[in-house]
Amino acid sequence: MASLRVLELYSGIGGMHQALKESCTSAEVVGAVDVNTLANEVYKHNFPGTPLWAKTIEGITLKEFDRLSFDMILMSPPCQPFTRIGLQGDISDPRTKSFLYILDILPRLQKLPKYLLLENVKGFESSSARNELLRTLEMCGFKYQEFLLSPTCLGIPNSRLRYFLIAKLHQEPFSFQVPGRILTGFPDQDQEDLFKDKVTNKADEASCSLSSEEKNLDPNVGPDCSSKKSLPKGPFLFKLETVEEMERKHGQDNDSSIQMLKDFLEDENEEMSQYFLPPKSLLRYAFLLDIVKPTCRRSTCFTKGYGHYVEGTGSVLQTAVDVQLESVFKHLEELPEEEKLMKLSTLKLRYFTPREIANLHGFPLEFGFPDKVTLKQRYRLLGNSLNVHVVAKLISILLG
Ligand SMILES: C[S@@+](CC[C@H](N)C(=O)[O-])C[C@H]1O[C@@H](n2cnc3c(N)ncnc32)[C@H](O)[C@@H]1O
Repeated sequence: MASLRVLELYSGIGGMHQALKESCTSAEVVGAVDVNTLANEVYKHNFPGTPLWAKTIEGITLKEFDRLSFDMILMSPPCQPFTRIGLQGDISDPRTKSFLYILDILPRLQKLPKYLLLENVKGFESSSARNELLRTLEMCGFKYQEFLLSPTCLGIPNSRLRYFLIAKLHQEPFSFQVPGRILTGFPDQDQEDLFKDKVTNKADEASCSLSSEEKNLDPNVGPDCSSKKSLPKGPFLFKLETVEEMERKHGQDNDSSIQMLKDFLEDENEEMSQYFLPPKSLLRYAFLLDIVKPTCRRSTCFTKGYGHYVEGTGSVLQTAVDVQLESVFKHLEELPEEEKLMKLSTLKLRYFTPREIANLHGFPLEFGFPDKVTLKQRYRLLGNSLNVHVVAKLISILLG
């Protein structure tokens, strides 16, 4: 097969490009487009041979798109208009303009692409933008399937529930295609369950090992980056956690189909001191932290505010593994500040490093950042990116 010509829109640091590489598809990214200067520098650092258009998508003309003569579009449009924590501007949000522009351009291209893959946050599936996308795809003759997937489906100890759509032009439907349904597992995972699910239409708990947290699609407690952190109901055990939450975490940590976090961690060394939580954060946010140990098989979604904002932006790592979390938090709130801090410090809590987050997101070791990109910027760019392994698998399924 001739090499596919791929257009990567909203390319960021190149998560889609990395996934394409991982899928071992014979393909070439003939154009990547993003307006973010810093993201573009990281992209160039890692994919120096790819033509990168540092401009807005809506600034690219139909003629210019036609000249690229691409066979495939990979794209992650901005998610803020669809996040449940945002104002949900949907198609009235100015940030959706470029996406609507793509939908307008698509049917007018000289040659339609054969394949399309889109990634977005959970919430996109109930937006008008998604309805517009489906309408355009149907009008152009695409067959498509939608998914809600998290890296936990692939045994990766990180929750990052995302909406995906794969589409192909003028071909037989996908063998696993379920009209009107969003799949919550990969097609090769537990087909029986998928089928049962299809027949009974018992929503959202299909095949793969989504954590129970992820199966719970209540908008306030979902694990995706867009979720609002609401206080749990019921009596707290310690650390504002209920029996139910503790049991859920325990269950996740005992699920041997998921790898342990330690497989994704860097060796502890002197440089790690910069990642330790400062006293102010410890005192202020200790009760809201999601604390994990290297032997845990879970972590919450790392968002762009990680390392900067504490609440709900991603798990932190307890490096003093022998210290009992329960004993540290017992009666903690009754102690004077100094003692409180002393007790909390025994846990040796630190942020995951950008490299560790990149590992959890499936970026290979050779993927890097130019030296001048600060720590805060690295967290921000990684928080905006995607899980490479999940997308690589979807590309293989799409082309399979
Ligand atoms: C969700 S991030 C995509 C991240 C990317 N997949 C990655 O792996 O890093 C969305 C990206 O869209 C870019 N963007 C937003 N609006 C844009 C527009 N109108 N034209 C071009 N790029 C845009 C942002 O700069 C951001 O990098």
